[in-house]
Amino acid sequence: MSNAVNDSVDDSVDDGTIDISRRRLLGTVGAAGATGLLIGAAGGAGIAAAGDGSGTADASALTSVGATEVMFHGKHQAGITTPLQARGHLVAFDLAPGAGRKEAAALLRRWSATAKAVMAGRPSTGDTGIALDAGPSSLTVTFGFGRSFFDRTGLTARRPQQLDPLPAFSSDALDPKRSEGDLWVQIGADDALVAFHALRALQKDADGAARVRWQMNGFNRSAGATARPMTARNLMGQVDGTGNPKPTDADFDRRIFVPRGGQGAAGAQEWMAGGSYAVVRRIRMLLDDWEKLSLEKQEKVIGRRKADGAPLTGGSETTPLDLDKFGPDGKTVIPDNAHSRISAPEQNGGAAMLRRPFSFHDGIAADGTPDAGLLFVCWQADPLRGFVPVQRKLDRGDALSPFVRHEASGLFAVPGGAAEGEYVGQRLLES
Ligand SMILES: C=CC1=C(C)c2cc3[nH]c(cc4nc(cc5[nH]c(cc1n2)c(C)c5CCC(=O)O)C(CCC(=O)O)=C4C)c(C)c3C=C
Ligand SMILES: [Fe+2]
Repeated sequence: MSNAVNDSVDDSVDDGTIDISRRRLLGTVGAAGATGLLIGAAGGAGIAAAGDGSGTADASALTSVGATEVMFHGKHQAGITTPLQARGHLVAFDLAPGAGRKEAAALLRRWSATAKAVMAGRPSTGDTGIALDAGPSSLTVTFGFGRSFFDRTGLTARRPQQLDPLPAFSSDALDPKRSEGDLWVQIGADDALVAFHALRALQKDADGAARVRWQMNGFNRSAGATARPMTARNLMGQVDGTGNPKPTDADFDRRIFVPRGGQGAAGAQEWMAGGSYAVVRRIRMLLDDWEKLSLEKQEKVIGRRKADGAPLTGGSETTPLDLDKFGPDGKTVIPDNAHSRISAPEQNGGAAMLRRPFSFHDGIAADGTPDAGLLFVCWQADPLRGFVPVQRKLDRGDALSPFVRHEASGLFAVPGGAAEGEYVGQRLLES
């Protein structure tokens, strides 16, 4: 059994598969719920078992997790609007000394062939056998170019202005060795062995052409862990992803993907049409401090209830925030420095981004506290109209700031999806 999911919703016909992919988009539906919906629409019987709250997973539900396949080819690369997966690897590579445009093109060609094979559940060249027995498991592989790539390959003139360095923020504590990089690969899958298998295959492909600069490993909730589809939770216990732009929003594409032709923004490049910009931040959570706060104070930091993500001004998770509501104490119910208020698009001239993070936990740090937090990945057509204005504002007075630390950062140009017979980045590297 194979459930095909195509990320290129724009070009698609209105068949069941595409309808599923639209409803399965991240943000309101985490990995667990996503699978239930997919089975429900495509396979029928599985949904009852996955969603009856009994906690008993039947064989069809388990099989469907492995069987879900995300298409490699499409208008956009996979892994941007794909529902959150349970396991993720973020890896940056630097080109090897002496490697230039020719070697980079050959590498992207190899990487694309490997990504296409493993995303379909097929073996890669020189396969290691790690993913034997497993299906595609919603595996996605997404490739991006960092600012330094363009100088290394003689392509400086083709570098989009959107890759200009992010401004420094006062709360940054960035480690340059774990930041940026010539190339970036995001791997996500609902099975840890499938994700690791893809990682090994891509690392082997890179041999001689590029070296790993940094690697970060993350996770989200596993498919089937919750009784019904739910927005993800982060390691602070908050429902995280509610305010994400929805693909059904009229301006979703304009906000998230670079348009074809007449791109408006200065310095934009045609080879980026259908692409997006990824801002990656390793954000450590100061969990010992956070967990000392009362529930009431934690909720005021975000402006939403912890249990269900509903705004403090009432309603359910999807009820809009009432930013003008005052309490009996004469103060706004959603505090002026609440994270949800400060990051809301209406407070930032409409600036919006699609947040698609993984949690991380790398053990206990030297100071004895958990080295855990959020591998924050957000997607936008232009970082200057997404991440930058919002982070500027958060940097000036977010109630969450005392409980988080930005430790690494990367900005990557992620080109559009490859057409059949093409490799990712070909329009940059061969024209
Ligand atoms: C610059 C962008 C953002 C960073 C960095 C960031 C870090 C961060 N956020 C949470 C937890 C939550 N964020 C929530 C909402 C939210 N956050 C951002 C942006 C950044 N967050 C935006 C644009 C929004 C949506 C605002 C809106 O449209 O209303 C929420 C509330 C639920 C939700 O909407 O997702 C939580 C919870 C953490 C823990 C964190 C760093 C570790
Ligand atoms: Fe946030």
